[in-house]
Amino acid sequence: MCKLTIRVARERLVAKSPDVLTPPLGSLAYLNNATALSPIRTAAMTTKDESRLPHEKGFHISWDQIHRDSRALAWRLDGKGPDNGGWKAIVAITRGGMAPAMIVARELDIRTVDTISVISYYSGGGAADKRREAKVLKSPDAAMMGDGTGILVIDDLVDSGKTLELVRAQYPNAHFATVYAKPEGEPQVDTFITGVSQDTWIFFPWDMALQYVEPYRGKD
Ligand SMILES: O=P(O)(O)OC[C@H]1O[C@H](OP(=O)(O)OP(=O)(O)O)[C@H](O)[C@@H]1O
Ligand SMILES: O=c1[nH]c(=O)c2nc[nH]c2[nH]1
Ligand SMILES: [Mg+2]
Repeated sequence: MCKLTIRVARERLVAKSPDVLTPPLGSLAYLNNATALSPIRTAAMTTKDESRLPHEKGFHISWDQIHRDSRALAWRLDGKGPDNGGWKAIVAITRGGMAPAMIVARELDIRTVDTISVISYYSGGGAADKRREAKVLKSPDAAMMGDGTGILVIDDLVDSGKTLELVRAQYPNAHFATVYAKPEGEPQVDTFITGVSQDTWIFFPWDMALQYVEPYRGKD
């Protein structure tokens, strides 16, 4: 019964996948169901948790996908800087922002690339009291940054928004761009490519490896 439900959902999603995989520029493709978009099942997806369907567990991004989505971000930002459309520099939020920032820098021919190193963690007492906190470990060049005017700050995703909130407080005039965005963090981001539902975990290619998976219908 459960298996049938999942199969029907998969078939419907596969049929939808071309628009979802390549959302038109300017559109938001809210991805509530991501399994059908991914050829890889991670360890997280192979653990038995009968209370959740596989598609609720993660949105798996391949290198090809992050490359295409980062290029789409670059094209969206092209000509939008304050200096006759140009940007002064790119600042990547480490570590996840580094790959998208490199791709955007290459697409837009921006040669000055710096980093801001941010570490985020959970603080607070019991489970109900946990808050996401973020701390800057290393700042970009202060003279270049100023108040952020002309600076493109890039990260892979915004989730709670804590990371961008911290960086934005220091460089209020910078432009904040991410490849993916969850609704809670959207107010912190100026430009993003793909919206992802809040309960979806995004798995990036640098955190994954190809591995064997059992056939969908199980082993003989
Ligand atoms: O909107 P938030 O809730 O702050 O979450 C988004 C941040 O979380 C991840 O980074 P993480 O802190 O895991 O570190 P990493 O980039 O070094 O992997 C991601 O790369 C974003 O920077
Ligand atoms: O790899 C990640 N995927 C996510 O969805 C996420 N949210 C916060 N931090 C994250 N890291
Ligand atoms: Mg990060």
